[in-house]
Amino acid sequence: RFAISSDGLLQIEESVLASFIQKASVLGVYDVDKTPLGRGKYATVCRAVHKKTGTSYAAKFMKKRRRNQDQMKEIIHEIAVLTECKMTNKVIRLHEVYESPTEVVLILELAAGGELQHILDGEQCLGEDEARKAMKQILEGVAYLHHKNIAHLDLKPQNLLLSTADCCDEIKLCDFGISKVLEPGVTIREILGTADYVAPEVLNYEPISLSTDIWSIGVLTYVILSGFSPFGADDKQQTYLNISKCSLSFEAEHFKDVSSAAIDFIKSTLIIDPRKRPTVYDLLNHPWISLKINILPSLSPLKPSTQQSSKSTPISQRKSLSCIR
Ligand SMILES: Cc1cnc(Nc2ccc(CC#N)cc2)nc1Nc1cc(C2CC2)[nH]n1
Repeated sequence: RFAISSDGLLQIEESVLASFIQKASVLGVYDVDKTPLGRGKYATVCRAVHKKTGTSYAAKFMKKRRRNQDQMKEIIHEIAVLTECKMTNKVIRLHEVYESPTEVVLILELAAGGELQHILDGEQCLGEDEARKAMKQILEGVAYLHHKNIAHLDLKPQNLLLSTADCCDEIKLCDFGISKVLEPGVTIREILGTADYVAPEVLNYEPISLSTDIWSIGVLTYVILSGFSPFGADDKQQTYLNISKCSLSFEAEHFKDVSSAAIDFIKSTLIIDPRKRPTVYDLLNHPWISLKINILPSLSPLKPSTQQSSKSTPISQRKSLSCIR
């Protein structure tokens, strides 16, 4: 549907783009909160209430020019990626687009629960059941992107939003500001992403791929299960060194309640050679994620002869022992 530029950005024809953009001014249609919800690198996000319907959204204000450079290509790319992802509920939905002389405003679905990072602040981590439930949804969202050859390239707890505070029942991906469409045969190398989550190939300025997201998924899983960052250090240079050496350890005190299946899941993704990492589909089939727990086979008195096939209780329906350990 959209053309792809040589640097992996989706392009929308001017006339088609014009059909996306509302004529009115965003402030005429929405009441926008003064205090922002958060700031991306080059955007400010505020809660915005539609005046007529009272429905709440998140308004993302994006400068058309940053450091005296035109950003319309990047903004159009983000609109196009969000449009490509409108059929999945694992990605924050784009509702409308407004334009002023200096800004483009994306009216996005509001995830009232805020960032997953918020739960992790103060060294909290998720119990293993909550972590598995969260990771399964994140993998489903990333699988949707990878199926379209879109690499997110900035997967981290700040870009994972919860519909309800302190609850991992509904998690959505957001912020496609540095995502790329990776066409077969087209090589893209760009230094991007957030220090703790960035893959070795990015640091070595080698080609990036969908596997670059798999590395970040491994770091993310380590963080939400332990509350600690696997390669984190006091300064970025040391963090980068830890990443390129893949110096990885699972300290007993941080992982004492974590299953070996979960640790195997993490280890399988944190591999230096991107070609040796599993795909997102492999990860969805990993025993830790697709865990079929055989509750003790219930001996049904009605059928003394045959062992009732113990239906495994879907994770999502099992009461999690504790949302926050
Ligand atoms: C309650 C809330 C609290 N904090 C943030 N922080 C945040 C996270 C990522 C980005 C980076 C981006 N994009 C900007 C702000 N977003 C919230 N809800 C959102 C935020 C959104 C859309 C994604 C903006 N919907 N619901």
